[in-house]
Amino acid sequence: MSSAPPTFKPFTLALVQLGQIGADKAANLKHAREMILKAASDEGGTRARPDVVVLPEVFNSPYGHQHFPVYAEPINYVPGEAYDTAASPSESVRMLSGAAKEAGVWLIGGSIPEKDKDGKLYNTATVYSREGKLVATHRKMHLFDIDIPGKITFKESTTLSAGSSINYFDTEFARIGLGICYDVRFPELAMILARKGCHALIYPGAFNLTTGPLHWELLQRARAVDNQVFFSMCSPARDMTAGYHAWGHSMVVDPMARVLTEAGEDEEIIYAQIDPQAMHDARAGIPVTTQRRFDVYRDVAGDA
Ligand SMILES: NC(=O)CCC(=O)C(=O)O
Repeated sequence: MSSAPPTFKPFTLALVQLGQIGADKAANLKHAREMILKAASDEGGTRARPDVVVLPEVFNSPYGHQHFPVYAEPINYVPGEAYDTAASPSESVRMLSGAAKEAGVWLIGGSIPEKDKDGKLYNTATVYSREGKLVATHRKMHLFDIDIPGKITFKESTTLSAGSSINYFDTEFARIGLGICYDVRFPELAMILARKGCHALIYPGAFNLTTGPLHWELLQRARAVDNQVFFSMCSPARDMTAGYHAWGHSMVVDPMARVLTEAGEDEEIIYAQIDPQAMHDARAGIPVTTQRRFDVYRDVAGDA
């Protein structure tokens, strides 16, 4: 996409820190659907309906490389080509599309294990318009392969392949950039998205109990202040009976690196008002976006 971004207008963001993610995929989908509709309601007129609802990373399956081949679904989405969500081979896509339409919200449907036509597996986020149209996907670009002795060893690349495209989508109020969890550790991706005109970067995620306390907030605040954009990650709730213990603490950060809202560890829906003025003020006061020395260092935005 190379068009100009839409004018940045105020919007309300809801993060669903989903719990009850277990072995039963049908139950995971049912609960996720109920929580999307709950997040999108106005609670009897007590608050504004959100414009965007976000689910966490891998919401339809337990998180672990051994589970991905079992829970993977074909999506067969080709950007720019017509896609009939009602006829999607992915039951998760059919549910998410229907929920977005019923709720009348933009939906970043967390991520699911995806199986492509060649049998390769990806950790893939899907995005839906208020009409339930599939408008964007993002395949996790940096796989979560870490080994901290005595603490955590995780190797997504055992079963997953990495995506290779930069992805964002336009709404009537903002351009929103996509990443998934470990992608947050790579400032280049966030900078490219910001330089392509994204106003907010939203990454479904699932940090753990070793790196979560150290880096979850730090990295989001860093990406926000680096690029003077809103930055947000949505985690699953913590479940100490699961094979992977998610950190939780879904949050939204503003362009001055202020944490606007933060969840605890349990299932919870949190909301943030996104005010474009905060981005304009940050960029006017500290004009790093126009002070970069690309004459001295390589433009990381390149041609990506
Ligand atoms: N799901 C992930 O990519 C986890 C990333 C993570 O925990 C980290 O420390 O990075």
